[in-house]
Amino acid sequence: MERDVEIEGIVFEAGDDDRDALAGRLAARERAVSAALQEDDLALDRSLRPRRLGDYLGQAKVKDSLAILIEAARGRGDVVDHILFSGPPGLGKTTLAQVVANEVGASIRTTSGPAIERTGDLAAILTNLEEGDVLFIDEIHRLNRMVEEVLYPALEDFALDIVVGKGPAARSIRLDLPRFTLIGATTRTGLLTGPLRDRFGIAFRLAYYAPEELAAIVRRSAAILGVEVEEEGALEIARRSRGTPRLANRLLKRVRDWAQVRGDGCITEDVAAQALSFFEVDDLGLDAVDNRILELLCVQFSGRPVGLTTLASALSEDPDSVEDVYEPYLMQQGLMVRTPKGRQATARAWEHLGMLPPEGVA
Ligand SMILES: Nc1ncnc2c1ncn2[C@@H]1O[C@H](COP(=O)(O)OP(=O)(O)OP(=O)(O)O)[C@@H](O)[C@H]1O
Ligand SMILES: [Mg+2]
Repeated sequence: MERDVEIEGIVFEAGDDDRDALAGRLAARERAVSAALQEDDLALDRSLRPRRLGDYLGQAKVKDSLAILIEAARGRGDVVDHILFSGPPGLGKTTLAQVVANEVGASIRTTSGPAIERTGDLAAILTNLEEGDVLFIDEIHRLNRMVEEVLYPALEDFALDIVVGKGPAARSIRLDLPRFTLIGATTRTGLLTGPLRDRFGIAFRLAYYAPEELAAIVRRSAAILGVEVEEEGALEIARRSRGTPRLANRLLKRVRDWAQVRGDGCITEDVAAQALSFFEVDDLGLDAVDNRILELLCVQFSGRPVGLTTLASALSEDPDSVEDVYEPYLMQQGLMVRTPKGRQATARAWEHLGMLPPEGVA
């Protein structure tokens, strides 16, 4: 039931959750082989997104812990503790939030940090919750301070403190809220304030998927899309998907198109490799921007450590997206390290570019 809320004479409309969340997401930059959500992923997301814990492949430890958490809450007849999911884009944070809601049979309300501009926006969302609901706040590190402070008592005591009136006549009243579960998602745990982080009962950090896990996801998606894929074909797509399910699904779609036009429709290892080279995804899953970063580090800066801002401006990118989007995978692949003096390419990066690493580079 959508209700509007009136505070200090201002009516706050119950927002369109999906649209708010989407607006927040689309505010993020995009690139061809980016793990960030792109518009054409949306329809695909809907059909391929796992709905139950059993369909969610990989992240075994996270799944096991969630299963216990859910089971225990169910046994006590209580709501699930507030949960924080963190990790790079496209690893399944939003999916897990929906899976948790499905598993406990709760409705989910979705919004995002940047979409909640005023405390009244949050008050409207909170007072519209029903007992046991899941409130999902994406990009929770982007909540503004004042909104965040309204959230604290809501999380701790399921209460909302509102100030009524102005000046000396102002007083605070406390409204009871239904018990709910907050699920927060963030690509940047480091940017979350301490008090907010402490109010989550449990926090999970999602790791990049192993190729075998991604291959299983590719096979599942191919089955849903009615695409024929060989074991080795799925693995080839998986290896080039930067450990990221969203990318694996997107590359599967591209390879399917290529296989349909240039082949007989079946995705073999060879077809996958040819199609992905055609789309300029190299054998490590690196795209043009990633390779440009490595080139800058090795060639332009002659292998010396480079500061984040220097690197970002050489790329004409903003430092945040270099740090969030590009670096995690390059580091995970052992192509780049962060030293106290700055970012530095590893021997593996030099070799990837077809060059001999200089002496002393590990
Ligand atoms: N474990 C998984 N098994 C199968 N498919 C998955 C899994 N995790 C994610 N996916 C697929 O990857 C897509 C992206 O996942 P999701 O939107 O949950 O990522 P996210 O972590 O929320 O990313 P962002 O940080 O950009 O919000 C989903 O649509 C889903 O189809
Ligand atoms: Mg998400």
